[in-house]
Amino acid sequence: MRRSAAPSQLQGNPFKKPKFIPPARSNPSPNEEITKLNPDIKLFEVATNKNTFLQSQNDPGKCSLNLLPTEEGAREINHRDCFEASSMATLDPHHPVHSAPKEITVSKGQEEEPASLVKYFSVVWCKASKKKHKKWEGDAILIVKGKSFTLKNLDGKDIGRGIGYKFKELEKIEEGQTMMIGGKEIEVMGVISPDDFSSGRCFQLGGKSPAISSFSQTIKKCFSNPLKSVCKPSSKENRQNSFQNCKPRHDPYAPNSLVMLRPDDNHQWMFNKNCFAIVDVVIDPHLVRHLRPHQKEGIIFLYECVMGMRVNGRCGAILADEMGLGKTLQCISLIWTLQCQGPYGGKPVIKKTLIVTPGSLVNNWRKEFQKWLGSERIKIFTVDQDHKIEEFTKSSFYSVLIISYEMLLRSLDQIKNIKFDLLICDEGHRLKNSAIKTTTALISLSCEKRIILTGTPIQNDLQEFFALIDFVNPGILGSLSSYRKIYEEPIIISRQPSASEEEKELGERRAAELTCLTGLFILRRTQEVVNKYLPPKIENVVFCRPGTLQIALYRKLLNSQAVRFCLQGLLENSPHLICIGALKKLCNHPCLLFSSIKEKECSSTWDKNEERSLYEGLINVFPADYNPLMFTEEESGKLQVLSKLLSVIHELRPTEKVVLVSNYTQTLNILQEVCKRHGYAYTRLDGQTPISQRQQIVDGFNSKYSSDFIFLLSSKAGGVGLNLIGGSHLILYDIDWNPATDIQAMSRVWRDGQKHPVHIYRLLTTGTIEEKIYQRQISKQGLSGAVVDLTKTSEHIQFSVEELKNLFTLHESSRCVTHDLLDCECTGEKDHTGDSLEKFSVSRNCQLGPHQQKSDSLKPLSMSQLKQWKHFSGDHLNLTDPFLERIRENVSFFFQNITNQTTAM
Ligand SMILES: Nc1ncnc2c1ncn2[C@@H]1O[C@H](COP(=O)(O)OP(=O)(O)OP(=O)(O)O)[C@@H](O)[C@H]1O
Ligand SMILES: [Mg+2]
Repeated sequence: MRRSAAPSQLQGNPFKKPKFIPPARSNPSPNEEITKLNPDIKLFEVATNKNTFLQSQNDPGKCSLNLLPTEEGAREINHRDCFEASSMATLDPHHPVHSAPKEITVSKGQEEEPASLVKYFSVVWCKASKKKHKKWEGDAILIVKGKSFTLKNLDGKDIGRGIGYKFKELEKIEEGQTMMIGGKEIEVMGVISPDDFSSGRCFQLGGKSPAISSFSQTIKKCFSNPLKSVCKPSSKENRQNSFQNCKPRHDPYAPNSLVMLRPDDNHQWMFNKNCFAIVDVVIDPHLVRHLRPHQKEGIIFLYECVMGMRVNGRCGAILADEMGLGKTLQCISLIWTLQCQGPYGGKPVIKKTLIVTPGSLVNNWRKEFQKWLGSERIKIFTVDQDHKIEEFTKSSFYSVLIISYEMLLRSLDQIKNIKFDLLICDEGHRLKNSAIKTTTALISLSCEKRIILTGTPIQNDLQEFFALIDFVNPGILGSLSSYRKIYEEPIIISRQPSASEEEKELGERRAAELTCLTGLFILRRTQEVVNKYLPPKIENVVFCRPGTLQIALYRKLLNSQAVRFCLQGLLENSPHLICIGALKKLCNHPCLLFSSIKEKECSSTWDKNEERSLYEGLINVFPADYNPLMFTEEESGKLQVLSKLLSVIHELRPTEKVVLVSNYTQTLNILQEVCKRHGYAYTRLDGQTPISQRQQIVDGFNSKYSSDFIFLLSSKAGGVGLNLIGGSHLILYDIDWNPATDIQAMSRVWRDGQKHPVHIYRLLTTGTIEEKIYQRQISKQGLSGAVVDLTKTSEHIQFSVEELKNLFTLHESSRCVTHDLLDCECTGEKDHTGDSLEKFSVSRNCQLGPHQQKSDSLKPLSMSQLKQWKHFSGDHLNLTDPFLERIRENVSFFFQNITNQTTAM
């Protein structure tokens, strides 16, 4: 029988051989190695490994698949392999004797079945036939449980099942045996440990996953070529020789120098065919002196990823640090290093880099390059209306091209003709959908060193997770269909309440394995790493009393036919969204509602429109001579609070500035009008602001010479990635269903470079839909699923009639419905902080499970956390905060939390 057809037969089935778990990185870190040479020198501060991925890579038991064996490791395997293989052949009395296949007979039920015994085998299979020369059709996993068996292919799909087999025969299955089972002929290649099955590793080792296949190839290479061609420059003697030949660009022995890991023997074997001397790659000290410890760690990580030192033959990375941690600086340091240096003979690793970023950040990237490297060291080309890509193509002067995603699509053909060695996708979360044009365009670029930068957690949705992983390291998780079978399905099943213990265990193991596999090239640090460099942050949730006109209109809206029909489930076409929209407008200001009604009345579809049943009679609630242009602050509770807040900030902190955020252009118009009325200088950035002007507006505001007091920002239009550190007060005027939008906006000011304590005010109208949206943000319902995602809007939210009833209720007598829901015993008369957190379970928003749980400041606040905040009613007598003191008259309740508290406020 020919056996060469099955993939495992082509590469050697690891399960047939004694299993080898390659030692994880045994390569000494340059730190260790160089410190050994001179123990007095502390070269760089590698941060203590707080990251699970860093821990896992040091623990071969945790993740054993991804790294190349070192020379010693390889030798050890070779030796052990030969020894064990030969001992098996000669000494093992159970060593299989090949015999003709026999069909296992179906039992008649007379044998006892021990239910708990499950065995796993790696097998090759083919359809049953009488032909002499058979060809194995594929690898498979045979799972035998009592009298039944399942045969799964390496994509995790069931390809055979049987029940009622003679237990004794199934029990006797052993390596080398061939047999007929469920109409298929199989040969048992080896036994799989339950651990390898539950982790999913056996599917990869079968030979399908490219990551692993290249791994096994490497092992084979190591066996057949015991590193003959590898130069040995990492020995002390050789290193000294190589230094004579080729010196590192910066002194690796200088104090505080940041030195990259030297390539190990396998890396050299693969990438240093010419046997160049090994040269230390040292980060430019000019940059190092600015770097925070987490940034140094990040640069080491990025370097190792793109050099293919972490995962064999894979050069992708995802840097998912929370917002504001300086992902830009880490990338700039990497580009500058790779462009000037390399470990082999000092030869630069890259020539050209492509940075793709949202349009509003193109100039920010240019500025950051200039800020950290000046304008002489590196030549940057940014594509815009005046600077066409042809200029970059024609000139060899520039090494970095910065382009927006939109422009990339337009100039894809030209870009494809340029050889880029490094691709960086900023705010790369948008590539989570592999079907969209941007993703397919970027995938089509041949560059294999790919980095995704994102501030958003990426494990919330397992399919999106796959898309991002597959973009940076194509094929590493196999095909989408096998990924689904092996990881996604078991993980999702295990999270369902009905999951059996077995399913739960399997799901957890698969999740752990997936984390381990991908954790080698994903790095995420939370805001906490920079908190200590930042000034205090005082966050306030302010519940504003609605104005009289607002209450009257709110009641009328809730009594409208449209709302009643919604609650009876009688209307089609999601009219609840129109009702919600009207209530939200009313909360911002009644004049917005007035304008909407007038506009709709004039439209030709008014008669057929559902809005008619919502707005009917509403206009009569407004004063007869109501003019929306002459709106007053008293008509809106929030606007009154805002106006007082601006005035007290202006008075008490005349040199500080305010970022004022709304999600609606019309609301921004009102806020702009308020600025004008009070004579506050302002600047504005919304969806209509041309991309070319955005950075200029941001720079103007951040400049200490600017006279602007207020930055009006539409968070959805331009919030992502902006640095607005010129402002130290941020007011969120309205609330979005998606907590991510609000969190994004809030992160604009409390970030590196901020000099003043930061005050954040979230304004909510008491008892209204705004409180309900807030509650949804912080409740389990809001937290579950992938909420921290800017693409999720209210249209994606499904409401039950019960939920709609709750949404469409006005709580007129409560000072704070949210506080009522917290089950807190205080009456709001005094400062109060709630019970300990343990009483409440904090929701998980990561599909990969609890081992992924880290404190994540991007996670929306939970109810239990909110209860921990200081809270008090507006009537509370001794308010120590002078800003809150000024607005208390219009406020029914406050929640306040201070991070990094010092004495100064
Ligand atoms: N080591 C540092 N020292 C001082 N300022 C720094 C340092 N690192 C970064 N910054 C500044 O911090 C700000 C935030 O950095 P950056 O824009 O790179 O954050 P980010 O991680 O990309 O965040 P986002 O996810 O919001 O885009 C920038 O103004 C940057 O210049
Ligand atoms: Mg950024």
